[in-house]
Amino acid sequence: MVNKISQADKRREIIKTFDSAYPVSSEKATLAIIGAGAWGSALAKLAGHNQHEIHLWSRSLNVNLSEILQDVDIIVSAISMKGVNETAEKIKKIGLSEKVIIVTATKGLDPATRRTPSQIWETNFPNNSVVVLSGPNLSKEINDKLPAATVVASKNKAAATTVQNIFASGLFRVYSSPDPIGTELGGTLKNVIAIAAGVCDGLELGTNAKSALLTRALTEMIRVGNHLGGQTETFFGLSGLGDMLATCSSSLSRNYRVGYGLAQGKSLEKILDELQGTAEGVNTTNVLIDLAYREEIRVPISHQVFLLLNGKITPEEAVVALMERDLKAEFCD
Ligand SMILES: NC(=O)C1=CN([C@@H]2O[C@H](COP(=O)(O)OP(=O)(O)OC[C@H]3O[C@@H](n4cnc5c(N)ncnc54)[C@H](O)[C@@H]3O)[C@@H](O)[C@H]2O)C=CC1
Ligand SMILES: O=C(CO)COP(=O)(O)O
Repeated sequence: MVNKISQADKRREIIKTFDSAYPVSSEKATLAIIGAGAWGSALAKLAGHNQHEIHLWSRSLNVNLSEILQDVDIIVSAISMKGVNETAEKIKKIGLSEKVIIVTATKGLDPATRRTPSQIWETNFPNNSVVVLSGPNLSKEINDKLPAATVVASKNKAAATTVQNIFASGLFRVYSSPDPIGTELGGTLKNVIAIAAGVCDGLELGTNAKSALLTRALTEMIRVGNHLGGQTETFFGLSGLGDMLATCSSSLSRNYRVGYGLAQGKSLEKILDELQGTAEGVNTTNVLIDLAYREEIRVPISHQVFLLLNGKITPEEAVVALMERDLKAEFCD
């Protein structure tokens, strides 16, 4: 009898291989992971896989923050945007050695100041190295031990290399970059586009429409990113195009599910109620449109997402508005 290997068996074999994947570096560090939601927990697993000492902290865990910060080498912040300011200030009050590297994995923009998370950490800790970690990293797939890649970016090359070695394994391939702001904005801006992609799929507009949407969205992300200091090539990398492809094509993405739900006629309130975890794209859209208005940056797709999220238009009207814009050259300023 032919011994048939099922797809499920094959998948289990692959997962076993990655599960025993080696850490890239034998150096061990002590990490405080701040935020024990979906992403913080997945990052704790990745660092735990490489046998680092991990202290997980969140508002709801009964853990003393100042105690765990005593002897850490690295802080990894994986809290939602709405908690970043408050948490950075809390840690500032506790006090932090200048040797500690701060890694930020949040994808969002602060409504009050329109700053990125890394800018908030840098303002509070001007003498510490800040590293942005961002890429196509849906936490459910990471938890399922499927292979993934990410980017760590910092103005301080040595700090980026340290963080690269801490997280890298055969399970998680980590690239470094000298462009923290571009890396961070790729992950942040694509959340707005993931909402639009969810609408596109929810309305069953087809493959041509989705391809046009994502390609034009990348141009829009680069326009905003360049304006805010990010480098164009970063947006063609894992943290830009890579994360856009992941989030805009997977129902694992909360932002995609927001758009999909809106296309099905659900209210935003109901969608967010049903959604487990944070869909940062909702807040990011509002902050981005405020920023784009003040600084005169053209963001036609994000603008339609803004109108839709704020109940000013229907999903169908958003599509018509995008299709009926003035004709122009594909590449212009
Ligand atoms: N889940 C994912 O696949 C990925 C998420 N991210 C980003 O990571 C961030 C967190 O996402 P998730 O873990 O998925 O969200 P989540 O909703 O599962 O967890 C959010 C965490 O932030 C904490 N938090 C919220 N407000 C706070 C406050 N005021 N003070 C202190 N802590 C507060 C919560 O207690 C919780 O630990 C978001 O910016 C998200 O865009 C990035 C990559 C992947
Ligand atoms: O950023 C993510 C994957 O890289 C997670 O996307 P969502 O926040 O839309 O779930």
